[in-house]
Amino acid sequence: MFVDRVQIEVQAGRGGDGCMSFRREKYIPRGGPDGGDGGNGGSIIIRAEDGIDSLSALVHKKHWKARSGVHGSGSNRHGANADDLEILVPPGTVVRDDKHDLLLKDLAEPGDSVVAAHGGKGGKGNSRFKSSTNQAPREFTRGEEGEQRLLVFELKVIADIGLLGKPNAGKSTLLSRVSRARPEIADYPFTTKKPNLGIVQVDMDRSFVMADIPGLIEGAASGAGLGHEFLRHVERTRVLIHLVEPSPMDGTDPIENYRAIRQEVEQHASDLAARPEIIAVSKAELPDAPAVRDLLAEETGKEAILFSSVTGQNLDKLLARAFAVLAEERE
Ligand SMILES: Nc1nc2c(ncn2[C@@H]2O[C@H](COP(=O)(O)OP(=O)(O)OP(=O)(O)O)[C@@H](O)[C@H]2O)c(=O)[nH]1
Ligand SMILES: [Mg+2]
Repeated sequence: MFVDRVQIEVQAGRGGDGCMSFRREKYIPRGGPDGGDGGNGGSIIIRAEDGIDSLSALVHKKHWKARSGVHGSGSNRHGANADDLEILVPPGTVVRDDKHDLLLKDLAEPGDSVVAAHGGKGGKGNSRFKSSTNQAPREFTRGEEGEQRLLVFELKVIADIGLLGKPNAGKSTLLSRVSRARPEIADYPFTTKKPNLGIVQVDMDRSFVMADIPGLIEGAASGAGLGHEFLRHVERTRVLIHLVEPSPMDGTDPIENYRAIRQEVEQHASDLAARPEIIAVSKAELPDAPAVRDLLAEETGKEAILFSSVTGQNLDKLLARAFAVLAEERE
């Protein structure tokens, strides 16, 4: 199961209480104050670690609680601080506070971490309240509560090549044709709801990871059709292949469709629009396909590659181009 969004509740540890105590010494009738401070509660830390590749381990544990600090005690003994609790996630995980819709951190690289909930501070023992006017304070403070948060982890797919396009453009079919991935394929829109990854072997020593991403529609950048969710996967790809279907079943114009998707990409995130894009017209054996290719080339000033996942036409060319652009990007 590919899990890319998980919600959990975290509770940092409470601080230990300060202690109220007096030293029992014969020659000081009431003794001196000697209550120690409490230890700090453990914090909750989220850390990205290499080798962890999905959030599925978190699906079964929804509540995480760090330990409390130890209470202070007599003879000025400081209570021990509790250990922090670490939750490990894959690199590429975005951590948000769900209640306040707040971005805590984008843990893009292995080793990146964030304190998601701070442990409570330990309380003060009564020895801290001693003053010139009060030599035997009975005052002390309790440990603070640890922070509590509702977190959402979202994993962005990391792939070399991302397939971009309207629903039904033929993205999943392409991925299944050039890799061993077996995404669902059907002649209706929004067949793909989760990204699928496949390894494409161009030849003996050239390969890359391709991501089939759910289809985008107009308004995606403002959330339509789960647009935010889908666009966030595209963000983590280095090169885009923009698939344009030559004769959409819904009667829409292919060039308009191309423009609409570009517009969504541009509205979503500034650097996404600057990502290299290979323009490809799918379903090459359909009668309108060559004309659509020419119109797209005219529209964009770039070559549009006409290919078919059914007949295999120009698949080699598309993959070779993808690899070449990728190699340039990697430099
Ligand atoms: N004639 C022809 N049909 C194709 C080709 N590639 C895909 N199709 C058909 O187009 C339809 C949609 O294909 P998918 O691969 O599911 O399209 P998608 O872009 O993944 O669609 P969503 O997941 O809904 O976004 C299916 O009926 C495919 O069989 C092609 O090269 N030629
Ligand atoms: Mg699909």
